[in-house]
Amino acid sequence: MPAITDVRPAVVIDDVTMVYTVTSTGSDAEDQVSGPRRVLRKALGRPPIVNNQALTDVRLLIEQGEFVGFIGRNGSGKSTLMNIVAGQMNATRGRVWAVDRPAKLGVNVALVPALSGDRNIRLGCLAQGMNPRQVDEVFDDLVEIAALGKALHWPMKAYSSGMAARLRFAVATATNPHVLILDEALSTGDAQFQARGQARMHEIRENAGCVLFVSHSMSEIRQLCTRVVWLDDGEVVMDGDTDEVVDRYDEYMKMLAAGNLLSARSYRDERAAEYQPPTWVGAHR
Ligand SMILES: Nc1ncnc2c1ncn2[C@@H]1O[C@H](COP(=O)(O)OP(=O)(O)OP(=O)(O)O)[C@@H](O)[C@H]1O
Repeated sequence: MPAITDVRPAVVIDDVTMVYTVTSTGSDAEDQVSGPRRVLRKALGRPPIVNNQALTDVRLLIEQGEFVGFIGRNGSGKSTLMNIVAGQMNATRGRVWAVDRPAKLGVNVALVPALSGDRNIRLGCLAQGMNPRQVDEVFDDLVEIAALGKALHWPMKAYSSGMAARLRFAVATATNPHVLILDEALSTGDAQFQARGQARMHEIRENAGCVLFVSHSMSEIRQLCTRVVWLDDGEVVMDGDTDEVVDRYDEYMKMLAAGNLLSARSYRDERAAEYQPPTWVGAHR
């Protein structure tokens, strides 16, 4: 493992743990609220509040120029981690540092449904701190990335979900963000958009940025990512070479699909036992 002084960190995820609290109507649910509040909730017939641990001590170092894929079953914690890195929610424990404010598709800029695509491109760029001259410089490129044809001049509310996704993608990448987070971002687009989107993401990475990319499409992950993190049950199971991690994950998913739950569990646990998190002086843990 390289020492932190040898690398150019873009994002440091320092032992992030996330515990959600949810109300549960399960008959065996034990209220995890304590003291008078618990008594009061019971008296009022309120359902128990239970903890749901979505991430456990996730520690990752992502360098500039990396294109990191995040894979894992439904509910493994991928979106929670992306939301924490994007600053959309606070971790229960642990910290995240990033060289620049991460841009998460669809979050940093609120587009206006009543406005046309071209107006939204301008507005979205201004909202991200660009000045009108900078917007003019990138406008044509963004129109090309969004590839909306005549719909560019229609109100956004008339767009299909794929068309809206293209527009959001174009606007989110306008500022050449240093840290770009894409959570299932290409999945609603067609093949043409996926190709343009992929080319744009490569450009961002080449400009010393990094991309954090969540997808259930293993072909997309294999095609795009320089490194892959496999999350399961909120923990990192593997982190490394794309093909190696995806091969192991595929194997695991095949075992689950075949109903070999015990073999799948021990296969996953063996991988997790082999995994070594990065270390640095002053780590949170
Ligand atoms: N707002 C929330 N409140 C309570 N629990 C939540 C909330 N959001 C997510 N969770 C829980 O956190 C865990 C991780 O969910 P998350 O959405 O991060 O997984 P994911 O890997 O992105 O899943 P998917 O592949 O289905 O998108 C799950 O157990 C989920 O139920």
